[in-house]
Amino acid sequence: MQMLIKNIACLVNVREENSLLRGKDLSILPCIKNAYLIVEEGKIKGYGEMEHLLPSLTIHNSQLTTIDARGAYILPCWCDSHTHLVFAASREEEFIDKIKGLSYADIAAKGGGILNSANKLSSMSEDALFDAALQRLHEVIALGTGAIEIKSGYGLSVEAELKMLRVIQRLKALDLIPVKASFLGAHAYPLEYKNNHEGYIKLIIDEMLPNIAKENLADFIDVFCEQGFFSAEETKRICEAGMKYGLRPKLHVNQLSSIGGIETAIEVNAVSADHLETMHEEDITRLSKSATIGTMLPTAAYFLRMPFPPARKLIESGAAVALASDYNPGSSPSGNMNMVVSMACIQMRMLPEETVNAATINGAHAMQLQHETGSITIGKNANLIFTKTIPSLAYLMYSFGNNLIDKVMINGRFI
Ligand SMILES: N=CN[C@@H](CCC(=O)O)C(=O)O
Ligand SMILES: [Zn+2]
Repeated sequence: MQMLIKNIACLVNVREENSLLRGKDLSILPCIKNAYLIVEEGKIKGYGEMEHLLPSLTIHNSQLTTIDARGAYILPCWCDSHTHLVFAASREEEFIDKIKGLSYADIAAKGGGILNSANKLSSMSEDALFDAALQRLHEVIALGTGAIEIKSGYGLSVEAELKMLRVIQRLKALDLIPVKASFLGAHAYPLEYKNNHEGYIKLIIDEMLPNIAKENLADFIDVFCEQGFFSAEETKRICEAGMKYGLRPKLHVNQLSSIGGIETAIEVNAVSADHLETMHEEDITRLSKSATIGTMLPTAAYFLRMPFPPARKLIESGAAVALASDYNPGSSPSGNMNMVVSMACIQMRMLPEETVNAATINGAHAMQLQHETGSITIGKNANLIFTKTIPSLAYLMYSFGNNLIDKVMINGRFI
């Protein structure tokens, strides 16, 4: 079955190849104005300018469904490469604590934060977790997310980490959108290992990882490399153990402090180094010269009232950057990528074109999904955002918080 989508005001991010974008290239967003798009079996089959649409395609073709986009912009769906979508409960009590002046580190020190989420998750059944996560997944798809990475890390025991990863595997198996799983056992030290860090690292390496590998539950390994959490050396050891099972690192670094996370990410050839709120000049230079993608999470910086990542400096030094939501109950209780791109323009001075590239093709790279999704490219999945009538691409980011999505198409079908 073929579908012709005609009268597209602007077809955004049309590419013949899938290169990772860095530096100046991030501002180049190839678009076709007044375009058509052909979708077949859920995949992009062709595109072009309306004036070049061959009449032979439409005449006497009973297999063809025609959709009039009526002047909508069409973008590839957002590729959200950093989320903690599986969690047991919200944490608005900590939100109030933060309003009253406690910091993220203060809350963690008094047993809140990640340990609070782990506590809530331990008593929740796999089915209940799955149902809650599936609802969130449907919600973010309706907001235009067409591929997603999801982390474990609120388990912090063999049993609970496996439970989280099995939930992610079940979400993946539904085939709604591409899903990648990251094992984040090293998210925090559980209370019983407070004075025995070595014991917890051993548990990760000797028990969690072999079980995860046996059931093929993860694609990436993640570590929260941060003061009071995992040191750069510990991060390296855990990554190397994961790499033995074929898991490539994707790391939390430089959120609250700069303790060697960037060097470690580069050393272990991490797909991405994520957060980057606290970056020294040498961190920026190192990351920019490396193959590791710098993934920035503006809604987390906003929610925690932290400095935003130095997007301009990174881009101007030639870095490959991505944008993601960090959807989680503690630092970004929103998976709305439309808000992420707006905030990146408003607070991080990224150009609208740069934010689209960072949140689509580069986000796909940050999940190693660049051959499947992230641009309007023949053979990629037809996961598409149809906008309401907008005067320009920049209007999407400018008109922050307003819902400018008319429809979302996943694998060639409107949801
Ligand atoms: N910073 C570490 N992990 C999450 C937050 C986890 C939480 O607070 O529950 C993040 O990416 O922001
Ligand atoms: Zn995170």
